[in-house]
This record gives sequence, structure tokens and C-alpha cells, in this order.
Amino acid sequence: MEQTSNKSGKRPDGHGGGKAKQPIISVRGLTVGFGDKPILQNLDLDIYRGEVLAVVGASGAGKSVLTRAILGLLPRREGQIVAFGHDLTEGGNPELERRWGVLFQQGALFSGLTVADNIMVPMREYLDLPEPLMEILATMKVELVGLRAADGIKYPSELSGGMIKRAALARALALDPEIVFLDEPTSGLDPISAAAFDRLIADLRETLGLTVVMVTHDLDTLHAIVDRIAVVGEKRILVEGDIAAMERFDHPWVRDYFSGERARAAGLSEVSR
Ligand SMILES: Nc1ncnc2c1ncn2[C@@H]1O[C@H](COP(=O)(O)OP(=O)(O)OP(=O)(O)O)[C@@H](O)[C@H]1O
Repeated sequence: MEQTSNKSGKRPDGHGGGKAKQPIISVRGLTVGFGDKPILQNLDLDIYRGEVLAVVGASGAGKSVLTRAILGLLPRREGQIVAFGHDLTEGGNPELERRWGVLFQQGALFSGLTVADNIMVPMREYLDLPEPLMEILATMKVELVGLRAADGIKYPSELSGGMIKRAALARALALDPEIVFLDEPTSGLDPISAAAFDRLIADLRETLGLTVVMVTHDLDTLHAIVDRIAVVGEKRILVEGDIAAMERFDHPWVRDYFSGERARAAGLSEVSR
């Protein structure tokens, strides 16, 4: 894997000066496949505390497969995943599962439950708290993501696309995780709502010290809030680093994606933000 410097000129692992940062999640030699078709092969990736890491790559490259394998939602054929210092065995570990939150594509809220009840689903599963306390905590999460407390009693069908994303993020934050995985968080949002969602994620990272891993196709997001990008391609991480590193990397997909017309437009819109 090609490893290059980030925005600040430092490598994310701290090499090249100073104390080396420890990854909170470390993936080594990961191989995942379906039938006789390997999707990821011998893939390595580190995720560092407090960073916003974007996982990008062509459609079908295996970005979702990678995150689902890290989360223990897909079996791996080979490889090691160490999360928070614990080697994850097949089938996951409920204690560790509480330390991460997941926002699935399209929000994936339960349509028959209100926003507050959706947020309380993980609380009921993992916490032993009295109902009134859970309700208070759920309202706090609703407000944390920029919704009004009164939105907590609404059903998903009564929410806009942007509100659904926020409600789903509130549910991902229900157990105060250290890291959140976001699957295409701005897909389907208009540019203004997408930019507002980007700011929300940046604010949460700042105020809560969250680590954020997002699968995204959104070049504006990459320019606005992402520290480090990992490109999935050819069954592995082709390259990782900041935008400048992506623009320098000589690979047809990476070149088209980061230096094509849409990329230039996103770079210009960053200047006007
Ligand atoms: N459960 C599954 N069974 C069989 N094949 C699967 C399964 N899940 C994913 N795949 C295959 O794995 C490959 C990678 O899928 P994945 O969803 O990770 O792509 P992606 O990079 O996230 O794409 P996109 O950007 O379009 O969401 C695809 O060829 C897909 O068809």
C-alpha cells in the first residue's frame, strides 16, 4: 500500500517525528470473498483516534464489504482485526460493539418507531436504565444532531431526507461510541443539506473527540472535513493520504476521480465555503 503524508504534512501514524500514534482499529491481511470470488485480498488498514477517514473507491470495489467485515457483520477468510486493543474473533464482541456506532446507507430507521424510540433501540439492547432516563438521553441525542426535541416523537415518514440522516446519526451515537462508521452519509441530500451534515460531523468530532470512518463518493465532503482518504481498489488499499497525495498518485481511477472535472469543481467550491 502506498502511504503518503496528510494535510498537516505529518503521516497519520506519526512516523517522521514525534511519538507514534496507536491505531484504534488495525486491519492486517484481510481477505473476504463470496463463493470463489475474492472481494478483498490481504488488505491492511489503520484507523487513528480522532481522525475523519474516508474510504473511497469505484462502485463495487468493496468499500461496504470492508466496513462490514471490520464490524464483524461479514465473515473473513483470513486476516486479523484488532479493535481497541482486542483481537476480534469471528462473531464479534458485545462489549466492543458498544464502542462503535453505525449509520447505514438510507438511515435504516425502523419505520414503525418514533425517532426517540429508534434511538432507544440500542439503549434497550445494551444498557439497563429506567425508561424515563432513556427518554431524557434520547432527547439529548436528538438535540445533539441539530434536530428539535419535538422531532423525537415523529415517525421517519414525517422527516425530510436530511432529518432522517440526523436521526440515524443520533441512533448511531446512542451509546456514546468512540468511533462511528457512516455509509454514504450525504448521498441523496441536496448540496446545502449535505454541507450542513458535513459541518455536523466535523462539530461532533471536535466536541466529542469522535473518530469517524465514512464510505463516501462525495468530493465536497472529502475537501471539507476529511483528514485522510483510503482508496479501495484491486482488492486492497491502493493508496492512503490527503487530497494532495491522491492528486499525485498515478493510477487511472485515482487520477480520474481526484483530478477530473468534478474534482476540480469540488476543489473550487471548497475555496468558496
Ligand atoms: N452478501 C454478498 N454476497 C455476494 N456478493 C456480495 C455481497 N455483498 C457484496 N457483494 C459483492 O462484493 C462486491 C463489493 O461490494 P460493495 O458493496 O462492498 O461495493 P462498494 O465499493 O461499497 O460499492 P458502491 O460504491 O456501489 O456501494 C460487489 O461485487 C458485490 O456484488
